[in-house]
Amino acid sequence: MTEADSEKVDLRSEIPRFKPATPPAAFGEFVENMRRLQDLAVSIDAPDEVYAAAQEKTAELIELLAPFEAREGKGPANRSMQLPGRGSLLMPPWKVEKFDEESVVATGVLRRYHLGGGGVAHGGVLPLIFDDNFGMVVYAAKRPISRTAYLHVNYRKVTPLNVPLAIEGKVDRVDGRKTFITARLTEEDGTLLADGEGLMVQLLPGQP
Ligand SMILES: CCCCCCCCCCCCCCCC(=O)SCCNC(=O)CCNC(=O)[C@H](O)C(C)(C)COP(=O)(O)OP(=O)(O)OC[C@H]1O[C@@H](n2cnc3c(N)ncnc32)[C@H](O)[C@@H]1OP(=O)(O)O
Repeated sequence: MTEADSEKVDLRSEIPRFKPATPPAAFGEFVENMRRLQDLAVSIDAPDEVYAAAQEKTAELIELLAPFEAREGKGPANRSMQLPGRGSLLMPPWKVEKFDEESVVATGVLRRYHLGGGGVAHGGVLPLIFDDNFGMVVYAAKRPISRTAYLHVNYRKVTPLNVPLAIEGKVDRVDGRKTFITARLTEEDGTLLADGEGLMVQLLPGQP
């Protein structure tokens, strides 16, 4: 493998080596534009010539960006703690409001991209939010690097789009390598939408 190759995509986990990034100035707005594009891609009803024009522009964008594809942990996406969703398009654009040993709180809205059906959030988006919170709780509580062994979500009410939401997660108990975490997803007025419990298991040396 050449030195250039080592900068390319590498699917090995970066969790044990998580290093926050300071993103280039234009990165945050670029990510927000990409989020807007995601919202539009799942919601527009346009004539064929509009899709054809959009296809040409997206092909240009791909040509611009593809030469800079880098391995995990190198680019600013997913590591920019100051940006919504850490600058990762996979994550809903939520901001971390509290990150300490007591709990981790993140707030934000779900948007059109996260629609399931009937005007409310897709149920699959919620475990993503809980899992990410659990991962941060493990870090914030200074527990060893761990992976999710199980994750249980109770859907108490449908989760609305474009409404301020908050998730708060905390360590419930510790048993050797096991960290049990609980979290609650609420609306601004405290209305409970979902609660969850997860088991994070400390990785042993050599475990990916
Ligand atoms: C400034 C800094 C900011 C930092 C800011 C950080 C930001 C960064 C945020 C990142 C946020 C993303 C966080 C995502 C975290 C994932 O989502 S990780 C991806 C999803 N998870 C996976 O892929 C895990 C796949 N599974 C595995 O790798 C392995 O099964 C595990 C979980 C490591 C456990 O395997 P193992 O080491 O062989 O464990 P094993 O010896 O079988 O079990 C250990 C104990 O756990 C129990 N256990 C294991 N699995 C289970 C289960 N499913 N149910 C019940 N008990 C279980 C066992 O019974 C055993 O209990 P004891 O006998 O000790 O009492």
